[in-house]
Amino acid sequence: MSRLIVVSNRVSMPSPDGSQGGLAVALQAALRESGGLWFGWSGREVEEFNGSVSFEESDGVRSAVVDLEPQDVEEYYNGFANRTLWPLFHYRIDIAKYNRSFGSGYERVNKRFAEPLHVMIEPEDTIWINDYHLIPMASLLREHGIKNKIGFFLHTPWPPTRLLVSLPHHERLVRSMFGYDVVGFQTGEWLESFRHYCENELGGTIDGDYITVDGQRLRAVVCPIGIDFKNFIDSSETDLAHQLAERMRVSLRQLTMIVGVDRLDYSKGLQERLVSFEHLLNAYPDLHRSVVLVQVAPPSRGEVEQYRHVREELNELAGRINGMFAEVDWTPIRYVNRGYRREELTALYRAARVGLVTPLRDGMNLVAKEYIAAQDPEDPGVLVLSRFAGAAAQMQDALLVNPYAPEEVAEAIQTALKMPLAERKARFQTLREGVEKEDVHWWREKFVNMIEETETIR
Ligand SMILES: O=P(O)(O)OC[C@H]1O[C@H](O[C@H]2O[C@H](CO)[C@@H](O)[C@H](O)[C@H]2O)[C@H](O)[C@@H](O)[C@@H]1O
Ligand SMILES: O=c1ccn([C@@H]2O[C@H](COP(=O)(O)OP(=O)(O)O)[C@@H](O)[C@H]2O)c(=O)[nH]1
Repeated sequence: MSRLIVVSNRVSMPSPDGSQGGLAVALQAALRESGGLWFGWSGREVEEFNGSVSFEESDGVRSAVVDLEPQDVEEYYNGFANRTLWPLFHYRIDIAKYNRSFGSGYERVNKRFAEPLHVMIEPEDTIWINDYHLIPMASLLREHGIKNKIGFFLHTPWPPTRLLVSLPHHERLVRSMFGYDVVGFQTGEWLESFRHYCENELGGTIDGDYITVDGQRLRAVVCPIGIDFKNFIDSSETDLAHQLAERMRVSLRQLTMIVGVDRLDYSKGLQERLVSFEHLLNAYPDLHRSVVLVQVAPPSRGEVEQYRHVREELNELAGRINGMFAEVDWTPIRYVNRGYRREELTALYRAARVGLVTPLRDGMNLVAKEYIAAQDPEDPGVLVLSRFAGAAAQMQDALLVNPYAPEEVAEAIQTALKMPLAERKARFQTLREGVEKEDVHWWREKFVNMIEETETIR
């Protein structure tokens, strides 16, 4: 087996509160198993970039990281990645911002990564680039003479062509992807959009998995990410998990819990979710003093204004709904603005009769899979899942909802709350089999095999 070099913007450094994004959790698990090297940003800012690479080893994973300057972080991460591409890739062209400095910062940082990276690559290495922060990486490595197989996996959705064309220089960005041998997407829907763009905007031709544009060919595939199922189950057996389970048991008493766990991001549909819960309380007064929504929402990307707005709106909304329905001995929404460790999340998920996962658009959504993995097989909860999450393609036995329709979501929650044990078990069984089988190791093996077996024409 050749050495694997994984590249992503963020190299997993657990945050002080112990929480981590889904991508970091998944790649860490993949690398722990295969050895190899993880390359990316250290997460640190330095006044002047001196080109040095720091090597670290943590939890069985070797990493090589570089620092960035404040201007890099502003233009590349907060700018082009999270003000331009993230909203666009989540179909939100209404809030996508572009200015030239973002584009040039994005190119500069990609070059900064490519410089030390190309020197580390040995002829037999397989290279795996991740996500929208690093789209041009393969073409930059090719400019340095790298001939190795290179795969790219996009963790977010790929937008429909009619939205993507609103991005200045969209052609240049997508053409740069033809430096890859394999490009992977979470679902068939995103893959279809990519193929459509290549055919219609770049004059590409399609032959099976292969897309050719101006003599350059790549293989475009679907390969949905999973969770580290076994490790997740093990986390539920730790002291931390047992302690929180006990705290929840005491604090819930007779209350039935509904849980949401999301980075505080407008794509997660948090405002719509709280409004749906408000509809539920209006429609079913008998639920007053008997249900509680626990919404965990650790702040994310706080330098970007849309993220600050969504935080303000949620504070306001949670306060208004609680103010309207609360009683001296009952608060309907427990809105928590901090992150929890995975061990603790297992306890929260298991304590909840309903897992509420209602993003407006999401590449995958690993929380949906974690919720299922954490359930008690003898008395499982019910997953209410947005049809617009990538996870919906694999999790058809969840109660699928349109997150923009609060009445529909409220009805689905009510159905979940009332669902007989036999139906809960039947749905859970199928969902759990899928989550266990198509886990993060399955995902890594499948994607790396595809990179390695794909015939290159370089
Ligand atoms: O690194 P951040 O800016 O703090 O953001 C965290 C990650 O968010 C996004 O996650 C995506 O990947 C998940 C795993 O494939 C997927 O389940 C989810 O639907 C996506 O939104 C982002 O794409 C990552 O690059 C970030 O690290
Ligand atoms: O307080 C928190 C909230 C979230 N997460 C983890 O963050 C990941 C979120 O991944 P997902 O794919 O759902 O969405 P993303 O944040 O990557 O868009 C999941 O593994 C969660 O367990 C966490 O560790 N602590």
